[in-house]
Amino acid sequence: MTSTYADLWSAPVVSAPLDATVAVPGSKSLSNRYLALAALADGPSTLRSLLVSRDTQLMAAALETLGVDVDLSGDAVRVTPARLRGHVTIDCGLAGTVMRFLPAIAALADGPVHFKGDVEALVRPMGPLLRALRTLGVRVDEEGEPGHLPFTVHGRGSVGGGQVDIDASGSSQFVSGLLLAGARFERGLTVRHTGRTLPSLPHIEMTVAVLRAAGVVVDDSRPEIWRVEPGPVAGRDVQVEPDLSNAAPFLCAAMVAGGSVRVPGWPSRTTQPGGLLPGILTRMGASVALDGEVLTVTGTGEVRGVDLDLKAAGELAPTIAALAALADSPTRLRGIAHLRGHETDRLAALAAEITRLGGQAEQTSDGLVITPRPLHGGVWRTYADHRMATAGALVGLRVPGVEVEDVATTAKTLPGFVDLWTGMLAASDGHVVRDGLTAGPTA
Ligand SMILES: O=C(O)C1=C[C@@H](OP(=O)(O)O)[C@@H](O)[C@H](O)C1
Ligand SMILES: C=C(OP(=O)(O)O)C(=O)O
Repeated sequence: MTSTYADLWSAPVVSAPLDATVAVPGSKSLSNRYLALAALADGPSTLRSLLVSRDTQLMAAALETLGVDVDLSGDAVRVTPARLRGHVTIDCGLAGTVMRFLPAIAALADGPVHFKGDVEALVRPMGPLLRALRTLGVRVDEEGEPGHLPFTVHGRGSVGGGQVDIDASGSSQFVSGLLLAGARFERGLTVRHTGRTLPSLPHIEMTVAVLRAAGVVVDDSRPEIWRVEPGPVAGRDVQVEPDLSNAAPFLCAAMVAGGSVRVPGWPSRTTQPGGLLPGILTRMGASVALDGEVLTVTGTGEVRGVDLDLKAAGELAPTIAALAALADSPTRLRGIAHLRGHETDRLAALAAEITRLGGQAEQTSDGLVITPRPLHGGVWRTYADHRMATAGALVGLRVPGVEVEDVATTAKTLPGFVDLWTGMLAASDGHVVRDGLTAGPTA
């Protein structure tokens, strides 16, 4: 990828309390579910406010490669399904949603589908999903380290389906990826989780909700067992919620700088794990108010440490860890051992970068203990991880001289990050900051 910024980005330091409204683009997780499911539907779909970022562009490109028409030219994205073709290669980049959601769909194609990805993607766990597909009678050839990209799924036009056990303790996306395709299997699909822990349950609930909204019958009444009945998937016209996890660094900025940050379009009910943010940030010292669809976080500059199980919302961990490094008491984050298989080993990365700036952060078996210390400037490495970059920006708000490496990696889910961030700092008069443009007073 080309970078629009120098390899080191000087994170701006905040000089006054914030007063900004930041409109964040659509949810990555919802966008890539809607895209994948639209490809399996019995008619066209219209997807409004779909996120346009590297992860969604990879998903759209992969579906087009499989023969689906994805028209990104209008205000809304139009997806027209087609018979899925094989003898193609899918580039997963570093997108978990592409590498985990598309193999079961590729099994419905009429020929082999080769999956490849970024060098960082080659260590992300895939084994349980590939084994589950084999249990369902799908041939999968592994071409690299067993249980990892690259591999080839040999589509045969149909999958019998039935029942499969899977250990999803490494990623909830294994379950989601099977369920998304399940209605198109001849006998549907029952998935049973067999591992000791199950991360990111809200993301599985999101999959179930998206399937049901498309007319698919799903039974999730038994813990850690999901049954998808065979049947048609309806083409739909949907509005994508804003990405609440991408809202997190902006909301946390109000806690670090003092003042208020508002995010419009906040849903009153959501399956996004970012829906847990109001509770988490309140515990860490923020005042949080939801007024209509505008979430406002107000801070004083003082942040409280917490003891927090983030199993349900692991993708919030880098942001919360950065906030914790600026707190006035220690923080313990638990339940996130699976973050070792994210874009990078996030537990190691966070511990290394906080320590590099003079902080104290230790890895535990399933998380981090962060003890606030006075921090100094320096390079904040990002390891191709968009959330490491936004975490570095948050630390840099308070600590002069933080240089975030490869901030362009934020393009994975939020290409406009730098403009939104600097816009938030500039817009202390209550203007909306959208994709870097100050769009006028909101009141
Ligand atoms: O299904 C999804 O859209 C996601 C599920 C989660 O994955 P894990 O369960 O692997 O953490 C989350 O961290 C990721 O950002 C998105
Ligand atoms: C873990 C994440 O991404 P992915 O969808 O690639 O797993 C994330 O966005 O924090």
